[in-house]
Amino acid sequence: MGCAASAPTAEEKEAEARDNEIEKQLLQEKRELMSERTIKLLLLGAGETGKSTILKQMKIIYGVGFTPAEILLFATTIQLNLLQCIKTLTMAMDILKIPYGFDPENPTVMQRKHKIQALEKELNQELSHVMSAMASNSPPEMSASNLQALAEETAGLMSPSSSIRSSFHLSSGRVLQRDGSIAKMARRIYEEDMEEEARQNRKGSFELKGDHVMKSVRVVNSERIQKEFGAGKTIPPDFLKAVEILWSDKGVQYCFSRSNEYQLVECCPYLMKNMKRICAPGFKPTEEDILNARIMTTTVSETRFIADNITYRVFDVGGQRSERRKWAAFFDDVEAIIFLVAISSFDQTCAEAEGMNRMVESINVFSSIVNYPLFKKTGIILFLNKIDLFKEKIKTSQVSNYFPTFKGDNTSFEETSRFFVEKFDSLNGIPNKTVYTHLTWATDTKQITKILKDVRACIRKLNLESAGLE
Ligand SMILES: Nc1nc2c(ncn2[C@@H]2O[C@H](COP(=O)(O)OP(=O)(O)OP(=O)(O)O)[C@@H](O)[C@H]2O)c(=O)[nH]1
Ligand SMILES: [Mg+2]
Repeated sequence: MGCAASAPTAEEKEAEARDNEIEKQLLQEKRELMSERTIKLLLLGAGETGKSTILKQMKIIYGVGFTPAEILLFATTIQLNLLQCIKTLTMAMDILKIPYGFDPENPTVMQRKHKIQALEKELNQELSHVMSAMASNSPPEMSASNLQALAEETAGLMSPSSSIRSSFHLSSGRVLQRDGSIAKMARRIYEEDMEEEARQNRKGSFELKGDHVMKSVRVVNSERIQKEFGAGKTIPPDFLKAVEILWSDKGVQYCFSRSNEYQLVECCPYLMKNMKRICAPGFKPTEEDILNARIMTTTVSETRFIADNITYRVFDVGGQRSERRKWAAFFDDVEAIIFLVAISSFDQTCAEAEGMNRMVESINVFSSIVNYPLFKKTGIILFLNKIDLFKEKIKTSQVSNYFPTFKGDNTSFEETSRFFVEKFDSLNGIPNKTVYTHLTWATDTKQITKILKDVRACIRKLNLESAGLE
C-alpha cells in the first residue's frame, strides 16, 4: 500500500507563492538588465547584394538620418552613377554588337525571327536525323547538300533588308525579351553597318553616322563631360539631352534588356527615370535617391541606433572578393548576422570574377558563414533581396537555364523564390540551428520597416534564449 502525499498546508502554499513572486521579480530584473544591452549585428553578403542599402534604411527608420556632408556626397554619387550608366550602355552596344535604332519588335524583324527559328528547328531535326542514320548505317533521306542549302537559307535570313533598316525609329521602349536569334540579327546589322562605314570612309565621306544619336554617344563619352561632374559643378545641358536621346533609342533599350550579360549598376532605370531632376543645378537627393545610389563599400563602418531600449551596433562591410578578407576582424561577440543575397542575380556574373555566377558566389559565401564554428550560437537572418527586380526578371529569364535542378514553373514567383529559399536552407549543417529567411526589397522603406520589426523581435528572442531567459 503506498502512502498518499499530504496536501500542502496554508503556510507552505504561501511560501511557494512568495518564491514564485521572487523568481518572477528576478526574471523581470534580468530582462531589464538585458534591455540595457548592446547587440552587435553584422551585415554580410557578396558584392552588390544590398547591405549598405539596408544600413541606409536603418538610418532612415531609426532616426539616425544623414549629415549634410553625406547628402552632398550622395548628390555627386548619383550624378556619377548616371554618367557611369550611360557610358556602360554605349560600351555594351559595341561589345554585344547592337546597332543604334535596332528594334527587335519591328514586324519585319519579328517575321524573320520566326522564320529563322523554324529553319533552325528544321535544321536541328535534319541533323539529328542524319546522325542517327549514320549511326545505323542506312542512307539519310536528306543529303549533305540539302542540309547546306537549309543552313544557307537560315544565314541569308539574318541579313536585313533595307526596309527593316529604314523603318528603325526612336521612341521610348520597354524591356524586351532576350532572344538568341534576335541577338544574331542585331550583330549582323551591326557588322554590315561597320563595313559600310569603313567603305564610305575610304571614299573620303565625312561621318556616315553623323546623326544625333552618334553625336550623343560622343558627348557622353567625351573627356570634357567627365570633368563637369563633381561637388558644386553644374552638369552641361548637352549631357542631359544626349542621355535623353540615347535612353529613348530602341537599340539601347534592347541592350538594356540584355544587361545580365555585362556589368550595369542596378539603379540604371531609376536614374534614367529621374535624369532631369538629377542633372538640374543644385540637385538635392531625396531619401529614395539615396537608397538607389550605388557606392561600393571599401571600409568597414559601424553605425549605432537604439530600438526597444537596445543599442544596436551595426557593421557594414564590403562584399566583393577583395573586401572579404577584412570580415574576420569583426567576428567576435556577434549576436546576429543579416546575410544578404540578391535573388535577382541568378542570371548574372560577378563583377570581380567574370564567368562566376553571382548566385553561386552567394551560395558559397553563405555556406561558409552559416557553418562557421564561431557562429554556432549566432542568429542568422537571411534576406533574399531585390525581389522587385527578380519579379520583373523571371518574365524573360528562366531560372532553370541557370539552375537545371529547378523543375517548377519558371514564371511563378512563388515557385522560383521557394526554390532559392530551400536551396539556402539546405546549406545549414548545424543541428538545431534555424535560419530565418525573408524575401526583401531593400529600396522600399515601407517593406523594410515591417521586416526590420520582425528581425528585431527575432534577435531579442534569440538573445533571451541564449541568456537562458526563455
Ligand atoms: N531595385 C532594387 N535595387 C536594390 C535593392 N537592394 C539594393 N539595390 C541597389 O543595388 C545597388 C547595390 O546595393 P548596395 O547596398 O550598395 O550593395 P552592397 O551589398 O552594399 O555592395 P558592396 O558594398 O559592394 O558589398 C544599389 O544601387 C542599390 O540601390 C532592391 O531590393 N531593389
Ligand atoms: Mg556596401
